[in-house]
Amino acid sequence: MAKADLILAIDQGTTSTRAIAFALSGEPQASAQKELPQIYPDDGWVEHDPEEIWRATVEVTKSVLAKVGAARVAAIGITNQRETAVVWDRKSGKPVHNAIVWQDRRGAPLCKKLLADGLEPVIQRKTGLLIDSYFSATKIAWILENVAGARAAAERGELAFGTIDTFLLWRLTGGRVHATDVTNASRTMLCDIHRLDWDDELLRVFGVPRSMLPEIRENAADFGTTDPREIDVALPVAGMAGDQQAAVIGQACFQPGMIKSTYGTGCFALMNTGATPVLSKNRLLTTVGYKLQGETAYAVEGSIFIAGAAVQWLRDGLKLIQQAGETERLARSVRGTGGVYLVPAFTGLGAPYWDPMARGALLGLTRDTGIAEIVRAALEAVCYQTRDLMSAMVADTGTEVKSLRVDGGMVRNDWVMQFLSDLLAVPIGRPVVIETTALGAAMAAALGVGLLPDLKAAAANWQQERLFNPDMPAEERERLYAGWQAAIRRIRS
Ligand SMILES: Nc1ncnc2c1ncn2[C@@H]1O[C@H](COP(=O)(O)OP(=O)(O)O)[C@@H](O)[C@H]1O
Ligand SMILES: O=P(O)(O)OC[C@H](O)CO
Repeated sequence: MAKADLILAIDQGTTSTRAIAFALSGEPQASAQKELPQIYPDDGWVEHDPEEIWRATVEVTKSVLAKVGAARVAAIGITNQRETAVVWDRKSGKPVHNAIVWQDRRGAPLCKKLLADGLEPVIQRKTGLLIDSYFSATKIAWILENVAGARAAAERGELAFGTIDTFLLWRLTGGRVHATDVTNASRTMLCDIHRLDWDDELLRVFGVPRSMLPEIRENAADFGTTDPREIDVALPVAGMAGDQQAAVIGQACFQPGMIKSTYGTGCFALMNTGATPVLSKNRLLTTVGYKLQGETAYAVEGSIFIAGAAVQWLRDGLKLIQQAGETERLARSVRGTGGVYLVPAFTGLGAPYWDPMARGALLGLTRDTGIAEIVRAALEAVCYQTRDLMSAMVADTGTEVKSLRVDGGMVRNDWVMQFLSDLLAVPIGRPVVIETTALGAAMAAALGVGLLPDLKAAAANWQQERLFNPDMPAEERERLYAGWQAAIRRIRS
């Protein structure tokens, strides 16, 4: 029989569902991917069909198992879009409503009320989060209030809640395991991140019965075994983490002060702050980075809603380009934007501004402004926003940023990487594997089944593909950034 030397990671993201089989060295061996349709039922509402997510997960998982041979797979790791909420009937396993996605703003009126009631300090102290409809709690509350019979069924203990990790685990194990991990739990706004347990006061505030909630486990743990009726094979699920925290693991940011920044549709930067949570004074989030082998590491996180999505807008909205990759040549074709700034606040501004009413703007246009300048301004905006986050992180932690490890689809763009390094005045390390989210889930699962002995062994797998070093005079850097700050002031609501 073949040796079980691979780990299969399921990466259920906002726009796609992927499965990737990794060798213990961290090298991807096979993968499969399926796009996920987005459902927009109303202004500011975003949903996913949980059955569609499930079908896609089964399809990509089976496809990768067939490619590598199921006997070679030792364990499964799950990573997922965070905060997105699913509520289902425990008996039938059927969701009572579509999944309400992290981007969905329907919880905003409840958030407004909680803010008016002065609850932000206690919520921030317990959960590390700021009151915003981004997190799961208001989404669960909405389902219980608006789906006929849901509240009563929940009170009778008949309904279960889960973020996508939990929903997939429930289905994969044939309804036997209802569990989540510390990182996903930390994004619900119901979890006390100091005790790593659900908090009764918050459950009362949001009207969520404790019986709905999954058990919280470490990132590398026994999450049960898959039911062969679901994916044709019984395999241990041994790792689980929300996608941004999985990237922290995949980037081996195991030391305090280390930062990873992921550039996909949005951008999420996390700095490891070690065993003690640092409560932000600069409107960053405090979150669980990971809990592995009994050790908890906390992180401060900055979330930018639009990064690669600005490039998609250039392509699909403005039709200035045909492919994302063209932006690199266009940005290089001009010496600068000529004072043009694009602020892509299409759905408001995320960290550190948290201004949901702000909207985007293209500023500083002249007769010389052409497509290249606008494209370059869109790429620069991602870097300026990263600098906003880094400044807030330094102010919160007192830790100087020494370097940044990057991943996500946008980091293929060498021009962006160089500009980022220039603007932050720090080296930017791009790893060989830029699918670090899936890699992190695989590493957690490998630790979970003992194929990797410890974090040191996991960290040894991280390999740098290229280092971008700063190469811009300080005066130019500060002049460009001051222009960005002025642009931000112009668009604040
Ligand atoms: N060469 C490139 N230059 C700039 N942006 C890019 C490039 N390649 C991909 N992107 C952007 O990266 C994003 C895709 O990254 P990915 O990590 O797959 O996103 P997600 O997981 O959020 O769906 C898209 O928004 C795309 O526009
Ligand atoms: O699915 P992604 O990669 O866009 O990530 C979504 C984040 O987890 C939301 O917090």
